[in-house]
Amino acid sequence: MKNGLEDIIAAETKLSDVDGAAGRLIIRGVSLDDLVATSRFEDVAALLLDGLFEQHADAASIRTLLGAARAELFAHVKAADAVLLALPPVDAMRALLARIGDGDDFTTAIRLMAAPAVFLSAVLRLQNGEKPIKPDASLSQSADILRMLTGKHPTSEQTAGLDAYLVTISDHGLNASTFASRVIASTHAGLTSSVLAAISALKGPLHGGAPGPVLDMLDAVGEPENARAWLSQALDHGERLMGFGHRIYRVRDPRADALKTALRPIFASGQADAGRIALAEAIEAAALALLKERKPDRPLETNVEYYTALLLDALGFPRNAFTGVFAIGRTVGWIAHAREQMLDGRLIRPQSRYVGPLPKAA
Ligand SMILES: CC(=O)SCCNC(=O)CCNC(=O)[C@H](O)C(C)(C)COP(=O)(O)OP(=O)(O)OC[C@H]1O[C@@H](n2cnc3c(N)ncnc32)[C@H](O)[C@@H]1OP(=O)(O)O
Ligand SMILES: O=C([O-])CC(=O)C(=O)O
Repeated sequence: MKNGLEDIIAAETKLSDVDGAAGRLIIRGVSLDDLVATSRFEDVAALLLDGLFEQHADAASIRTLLGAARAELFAHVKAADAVLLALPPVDAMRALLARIGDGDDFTTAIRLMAAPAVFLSAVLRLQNGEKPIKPDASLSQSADILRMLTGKHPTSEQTAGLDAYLVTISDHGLNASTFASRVIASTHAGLTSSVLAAISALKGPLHGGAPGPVLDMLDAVGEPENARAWLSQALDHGERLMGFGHRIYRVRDPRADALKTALRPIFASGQADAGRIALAEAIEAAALALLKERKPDRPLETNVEYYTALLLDALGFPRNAFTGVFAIGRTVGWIAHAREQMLDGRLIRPQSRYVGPLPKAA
């Protein structure tokens, strides 16, 4: 038995379907491509949370509620002391989030969705020696995140780029962090505990911690013509190429293409260095060719984290913040799964098979 629970169906969900063979992602009956083309973060939040709380909230009310929650939560930034600020941004953000009281209600859900946006932006500025910027409750979540990060009003291309990212990564079946969220929810510990557990699972380099290292790889390769030699050496040293491979997808991760499309307007309008796309494409082609040669029996394709790195970098996020930005988008998915587990499920408690020594016979 492998200890990765592959092929085990551990939940029934109406939230999202990851079809690994077809390379297709459906979120609440809508294909990812349609969702990215038509939705902003608040739309996908309304879609995912629909029917899971007593209150019904459409995208417009979620936008208003998130704005008010961001403004209210800014007071917690004061708790960011030197010890907390010495932590990596995702850990500092998680520590601030732990100050939000537990609860299973819609108000807690809204606060949990607003909190990573406020805390991550504030932590990044404080770590950079800058004053945190107060939220603007009138803005959309994406526009306000970019404004709180840079101090400038984002362009429409930048806001659309961040919305596309947050929508793309909002939910993804029973991935490791979502499973963690459901396990905690099944004990009725509360939504804050679920989200904290999920962030803790997300930050690992095999899950949501990959895009920072993707950018390190791009920088280390430097020029397209170095790609094959650099990647070969990394594989010779037994390293995994970040941004490639997936537990479920056996073909290309559809989110990689969605993000590649989303980043084009930012680069095309001169708001980021277009040479980066050419370099990323050259490295991607070399990586896919090498992985095919070295693992001919295991399809290893580009995953969501590869173009995430390029997009978030172009939007001005430092690479040590990428996992935190992932958490901003995925929190709504974690909350939806936690609520679904609470409403339809029971305590999660699988079995283990004991393979250790037996007590000595008396
Ligand atoms: C949002 C997300 O979580 S997306 C994933 C982000 N993570 C990454 O990009 C990190 C790089 N990728 C990986 O480590 C893996 O592909 C994972 C963790 C995503 C999926 O792993 P699994 O489905 O468990 O694949 P598994 O670990 O069984 O690997 C199968 C084989 O392919 C190899 N392999 C898998 N991915 C890679 C990779 N990116 N680079 C090189 N080799 C790889 C493994 O070393 C293994 O080889 P072996 O059988 O000789 O030991
Ligand atoms: O589904 C997974 O295993 C990992 C992933 O891509 C995600 O959580 O977005």
